[in-house]
Amino acid sequence: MSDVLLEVSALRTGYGDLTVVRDVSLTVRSGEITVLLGRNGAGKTTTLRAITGLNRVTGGSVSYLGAPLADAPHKRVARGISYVQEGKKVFRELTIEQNLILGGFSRRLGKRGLASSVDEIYQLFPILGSKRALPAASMSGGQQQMLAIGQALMAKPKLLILDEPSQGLAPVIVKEVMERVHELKATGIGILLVEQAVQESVAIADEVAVIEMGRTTLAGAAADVSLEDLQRAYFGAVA
Ligand SMILES: Nc1ncnc2c1ncn2[C@@H]1O[C@H](COP(=O)(O)OP(=O)(O)OP(=O)(O)O)[C@@H](O)[C@H]1O
Repeated sequence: MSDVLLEVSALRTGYGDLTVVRDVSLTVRSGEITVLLGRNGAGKTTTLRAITGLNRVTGGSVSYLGAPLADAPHKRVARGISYVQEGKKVFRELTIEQNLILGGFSRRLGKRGLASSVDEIYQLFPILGSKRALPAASMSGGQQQMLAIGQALMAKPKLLILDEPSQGLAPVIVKEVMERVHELKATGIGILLVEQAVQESVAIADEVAVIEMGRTTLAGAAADVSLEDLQRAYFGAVA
């Protein structure tokens, strides 16, 4: 089994005095995808915000590479945690290539290093290479989502966190985005994917976690999770 990158255990977090996540546990391993599912308002984004340091952990633990995470958010990026937030917008007036270069900013690369990193992204997402000189606004929603992911990959993450990359996309495009995310496994990074597209995301997952009202109601290997298990975790007991 691959190395554990991220271990969230009995996490408690929220906004100020308001606790919205009470008991969430999940694991992400290198070269694997963990999908975090749950209904609207279940606490998925809040969980991601605690992992990335945007919300305070008030109970439980978040460990990365075997040690508790305590760095400021920007230092977590430097340590290999990249986060593509929900509804993440790219810089629409800038070209695709300019958007990618901005994503590499935290690595302080020289011109050559930047160029070779950008080329790596073009190999992963050829559509971005073929449109490199065009403004990001000229691309479709699915392509802009791939650009947002490409931008995050420019920071050379070990752990890539994606919050609902399929949001607002047509079903056929959702499938394509999921295929591209699946292909990223081959690079060896671990991916934590929050999704509403249950079937499409579970199809590419190694691990699945479901949260309901701030608590994990199901966690385990995707291969062992049935549709009935998912329904039970989402909605309580099924008839
Ligand atoms: N800034 C905030 N201040 C106070 N409460 C918040 C804030 N952001 C979210 N919440 C509340 O926290 C709870 C969990 O929200 P969260 O965004 O984590 O859910 P989610 O599972 O990601 O849902 P969605 O799929 O709709 O994005 C909700 O009840 C929400 O209203």
